[in-house]
Amino acid sequence: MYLKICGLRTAEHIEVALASGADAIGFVMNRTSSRRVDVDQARRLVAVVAGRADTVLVVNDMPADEAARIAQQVGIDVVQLHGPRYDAAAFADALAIVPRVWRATSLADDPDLSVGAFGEEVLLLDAPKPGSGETWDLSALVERAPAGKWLLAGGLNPDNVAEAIATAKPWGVDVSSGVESAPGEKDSFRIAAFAAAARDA
Ligand SMILES: O=C(O)c1ccccc1N[C@@H]1O[C@H](COP(=O)(O)O)[C@@H](O)[C@H]1O
Repeated sequence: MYLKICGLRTAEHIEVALASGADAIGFVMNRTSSRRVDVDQARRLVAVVAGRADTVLVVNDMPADEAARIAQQVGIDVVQLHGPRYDAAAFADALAIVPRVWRATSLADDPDLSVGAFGEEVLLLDAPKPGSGETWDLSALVERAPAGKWLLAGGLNPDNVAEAIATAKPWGVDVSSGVESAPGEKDSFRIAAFAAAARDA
């Protein structure tokens, strides 16, 4: 089970996530997010990860080529383009600059669940409100889960991740709100508990 912990803003929490077995560390640059980091913070945090996991730049409100250029400058491995504003042309723009782009969408926004439809390496299925911690109905995935590399996200937490994995059978999981004590405040114990629950599922 591939594990992404998203919205990290401190070296301490990155170390906890890595020690817990995280495969990817996400940095959010969405302007309105409580987890937002700027370019300089992202550069410092990427240095903390130091190649021990994939680093992912999450954006939903900046042009795809701008996000890709930032990722390139900062040394982030993956650009996660989040939401319906990013069409096939936007993915092509990003892929012209960086080799690894992930497509994050929701069932409400985008019924195309084929991984790679826009050239993405990984498809991420999220709740309609990204980063909100709100759960969504996974039962639709029982019949039509994507094949291949896809991540389940949206409202996951240490208490529900095992059941979510059993229902949706994703390639990996992604969490942000569910490992926080308050919006934007990561919690080391919840990170470790989430990782253990996902691993044991
Ligand atoms: O975390 C955010 O603030 C955010 C903002 C804009 C787009 C995506 C965002 N986060 C993504 O949301 C899911 C996690 O959601 P949850 O908080 O666990 O319910 C994950 O894909 C993040 O990359």
